[in-house]
Amino acid sequence: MNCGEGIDTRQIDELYINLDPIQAGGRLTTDAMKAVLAYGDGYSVCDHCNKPFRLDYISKPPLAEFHKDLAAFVNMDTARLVPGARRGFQAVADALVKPDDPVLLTAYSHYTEFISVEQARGTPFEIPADESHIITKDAAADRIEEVIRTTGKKPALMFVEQVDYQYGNLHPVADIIKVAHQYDIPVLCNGAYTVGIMEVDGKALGADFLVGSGHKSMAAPAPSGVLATTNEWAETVFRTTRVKGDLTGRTFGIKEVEMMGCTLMGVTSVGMMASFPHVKKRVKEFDSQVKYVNQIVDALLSIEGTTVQSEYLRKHTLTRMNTTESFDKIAKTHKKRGFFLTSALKERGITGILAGSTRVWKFNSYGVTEEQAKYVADAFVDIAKAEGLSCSS
Ligand SMILES: Cc1ncc(COP(=O)(O)O)c(C=O)c1O
Repeated sequence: MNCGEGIDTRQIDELYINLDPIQAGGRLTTDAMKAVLAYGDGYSVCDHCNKPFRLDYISKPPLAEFHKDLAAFVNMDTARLVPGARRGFQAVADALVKPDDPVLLTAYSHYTEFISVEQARGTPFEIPADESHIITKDAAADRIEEVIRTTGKKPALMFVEQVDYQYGNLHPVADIIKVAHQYDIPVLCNGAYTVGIMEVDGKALGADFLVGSGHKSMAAPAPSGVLATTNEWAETVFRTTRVKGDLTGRTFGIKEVEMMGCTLMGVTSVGMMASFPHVKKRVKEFDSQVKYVNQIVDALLSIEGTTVQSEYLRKHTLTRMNTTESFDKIAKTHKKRGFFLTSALKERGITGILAGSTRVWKFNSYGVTEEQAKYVADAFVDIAKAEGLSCSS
């Protein structure tokens, strides 16, 4: 079908280099855009549903195959599409957590992870980060011991973020999971910032559950995501219906309870599927992205007074800077006040950093080309020099 030909979202990105911290990995590919147009009708996918009646069995468009490919992509046994990473958290918490069960999260867990625990009526306990903003296996072990000692219960579940949203740091998830497994605690690895961005091997991490976000990191329309698990847990989290209607005696067979029967219909599933070949390719090129972000950070660090709050060298493109002692000093007397930096960036075709930020701010350079990385790095130094800040580069 020719729908969508000539529409290229890259054109938008060509006008501006977008450093938005949370959007970078979610921008649609041209193929996803075309799929969105072609499958815009709500039931465009469900129209092809034939026995057995469930989304992950549909063979045209090839959703059944896509589910298998997704599981293989993250090296897990089975996967389901979900409407956002949060719905993956919700499904797992609902399946595993009973009222008043302790659940471990981390100091950097996303609010939706907390909400999933609250919805299941569990009690959240956070694993603190160390002074480098890393969640360590020792901190996890200490917290497990403390929770067991104080509540008298073993945590029903642990959430851990592979890369967190505050610092973009890569946490030693495999080590943390090893510790949790010594206590027989299942672990959900939140790959919202990794699945679709870099290669993720769920089995190597030891994850019982691995969750990704389509609109955050898989070039897919919102709301979309993936929940993958092992054979050991599949029956628990993907249990099918059992209860019968008391008047009609109706049952709903293979519909999955935690998935509310079926999940991503139409645009979201085909959009995600259309981007998938690109996503599979781009995860292999993540090293270049890491090189580019380090170039940009190095340029920023060459500006006197600037520090990076994320781990350095960078291992991920989402990065938190502190320019309180550089750009913010300029902001104090500049006629545009705190807006001078984002305004100067915009004049140079760079957007996405929160308007008015001059103290602590985040950017994500994921998706830039080599030339763009150099351009962004030079732009920061250029702005600093123009405002009289001294730079070592
Ligand atoms: C670390 C992290 N996990 C999960 C989520 C939620 O993802 P979704 O919007 O796919 O539900 C976010 C969203 O910002 C996030 O930053």
